Amino acid sequence: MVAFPQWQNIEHGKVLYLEGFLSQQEADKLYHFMYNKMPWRQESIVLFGRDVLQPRLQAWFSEHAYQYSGLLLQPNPMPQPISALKTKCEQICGQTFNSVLLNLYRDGQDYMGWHQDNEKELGHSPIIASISLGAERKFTLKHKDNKQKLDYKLSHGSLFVMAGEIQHYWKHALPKTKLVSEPRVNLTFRYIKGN
Ligand SMILES: O=C(O)CCC(=O)C(=O)O
Ligand SMILES: [Fe+2]
Repeated sequence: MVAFPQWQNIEHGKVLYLEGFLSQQEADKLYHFMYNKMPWRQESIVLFGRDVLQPRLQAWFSEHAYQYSGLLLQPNPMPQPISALKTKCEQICGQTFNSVLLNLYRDGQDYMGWHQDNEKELGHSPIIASISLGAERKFTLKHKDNKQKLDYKLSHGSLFVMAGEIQHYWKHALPKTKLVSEPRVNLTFRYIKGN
């Protein structure tokens, strides 16, 4: 456990990257649990009036329903291993989370395009805690005004946190890559305000 996490201040926000947040053994165990036991679904979103399958699989646990990229995700409680991980993230972030979005990138062809996590249910300056398991992938932040880019390699068992005003000023993405053929599981813990 890290006593004093080292936040990095960036223009209009701050990030925290903790490699080895989970031990190798914890990360391996959680990866297998997530990969095999989650109700993964390939959701589609409406793009220019047409249903388009998203380039990754997803699952969702929350106390609340959540609108995400035009999808309405229904409430359902977190399984115990995820809830235990949530507690670990809360200790580092100094706030509680009540929801988690899960992403499964089957290989380097699966990706997440440029977006901001700025749904109004997340509040003004949300803290979003992201756990990576499996294949290492590049995660990129791009400033909306000056186009500055920051790249992070998110390794197996790492924690990456976005905080402050990042979701207003920056977009983020997990780009496609030909270099990766193994799956990556990602969990992003969020706090969703109820209605
Ligand atoms: O897979 C990742 O690291 C990013 C996920 C993400 O940005 C999201 O779920 O909103
Ligand atoms: Fe995101």
